[in-house]
Parts: sequence; C-alpha cells; structure tokens
Amino acid sequence: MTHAVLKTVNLVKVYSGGAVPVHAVRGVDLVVEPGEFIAVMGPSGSGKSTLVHMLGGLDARTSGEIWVDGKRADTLSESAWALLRRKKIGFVFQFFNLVANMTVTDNVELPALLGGASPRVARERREHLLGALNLTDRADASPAQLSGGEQQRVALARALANEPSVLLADEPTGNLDSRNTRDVLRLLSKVHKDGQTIIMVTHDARVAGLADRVICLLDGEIVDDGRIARRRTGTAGAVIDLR
Ligand SMILES: Nc1ncnc2c1ncn2[C@@H]1O[C@H](COP(=O)(O)OP(=O)(O)OP(=O)(O)O)[C@@H](O)[C@H]1O
Repeated sequence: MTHAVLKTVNLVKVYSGGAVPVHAVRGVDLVVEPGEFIAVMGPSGSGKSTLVHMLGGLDARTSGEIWVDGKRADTLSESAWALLRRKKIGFVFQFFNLVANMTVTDNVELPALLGGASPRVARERREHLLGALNLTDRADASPAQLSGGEQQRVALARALANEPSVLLADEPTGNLDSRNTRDVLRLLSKVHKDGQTIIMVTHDARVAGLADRVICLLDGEIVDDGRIARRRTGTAGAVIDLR
C-alpha cells in the first residue's frame, strides 16, 4: 500500500501578532496521494497561501499535524524542517525568488547540492531540466537578463532539481502574460504526467482545470474537495489548450 505524500490532521493557523487574532486556517484535514495534481482555490484571504506555506514548513502551524512522506513533520525543529524541505519539497512562487547574483546554472544546481547530491548528479539534473524547459542557451545568464516567463521556468527547474516528493506552487502564473502562463502550465502538466505530485494555489479556474482534484477554501476551511474526471486520453488539459 502506498502512503500519502502529504497529510494534515486538524491543521490550524492563527496569526496572533495583531490587535485581533486572524484564524487563517481552521482545522484542515487533507490527504495527498502520490501523483495527484491538486489545485487550491478560494477567495482572497481564504487561507490558500497560509495552508501551502505550512505544508512546506515555511509558516509554523498553530496546532494540528503535518505528515510528509509518512513522517511527522510539524514537530520538527526549524533546522530539521529545512533539511526535510531540501530533500522532499519544491516551491514555486508568484514572484520568482531566484538568487539575483547567481547564474541560471547555479540557481538550479544549488538546491540539489544543498540537498546532498554530488556535483556530478547536480550537474546532470540541471542539464536535463534546463533542456526539458528549453533553457539550455540561457544557462550562463543572470536572472535580471531573463524575461518573466524564463525566470519562472528557471524557478520551476530549481524546484524540481531535488526530485521532490511534492511540488508546492503558489500562484505560479500570477505574474505572467498569457503566453508564458501557457508555457509554465504546459511544463507543470508534463511533470505531472511524469508522476510529479503537485499542489498549486490559483485564482484562475482555467488554470485549475489542469489539476485532477480541486480543493476550495473559504474562511480557512475546506468547503469543497472534488476529483475531476479525466478525458479518455488520460490528459488533464481539458480546459486550457496547451498546444
Ligand atoms: N503574516 C500574517 N500576519 C497576520 N495575518 C496574516 C498573515 N498572513 C496572512 N494573514 C491573514 O490570514 C488570512 C489568510 O491569508 P492567505 O494569504 O493565506 O489567504 P489567500 O487565500 O492566500 O489570499 P490571496 O488569494 O489574497 O493570496 C487573511 O485574512 C490574511 O490577511
């Protein structure tokens, strides 16, 4: 029997720094099976980013449990979380968050090296990813020399360099024009077909149409959780035309 890639039990986040506590996530129970592509939707302020950040250990939970690859994660120290993240979790954000003074090559190799890969393995993965993402000729560029779409593709390569158990994406196309959005979605769809588990926050119903399961949050609670029937071809690209 396979175990869940990610699991939460009664996960809660309260931001209590301000005058009034904000209950951002209220008791979320979630099981993510290997290979699922989940879109997280819901209105602004419904807790999407908070939930996904907690799943990756970027935001501490207030109470509840988080399990990553069958291991309890919410009780880990910050440094142990960082280690787990390097090995198991890839992140892509709306703003690309590349290291400005490093080349594309170094941006992509760094997480693999930090995750314990040998220089040879890091180089091989980088070559493969940049090739797959059509970025080989940009390998020596710095982020400032790249378009937004190219930067997001580099961010995707970086997030995948560790061969993570799960890719967490927070509005990955939120800052892109329609052509670059299509390119990034095509890539997400491709890695999903290759077996990558993905959880993606999006406001865009067309983007969510790529996923095979859509979770809707409202006021920090899951109010809908539905699997989308795939076409007979087995592709999930039923809503956005990725050709
Ligand atoms: N660091 C913080 N301190 C206090 N409150 C916060 C913090 N981060 C988020 N919040 C609040 O938590 C709630 C959930 O925010 P969150 O960003 O997770 O929602 P979201 O669904 O991702 O919104 P959006 O679609 O606008 O990005 C909101 O009320 C927000 O104002």
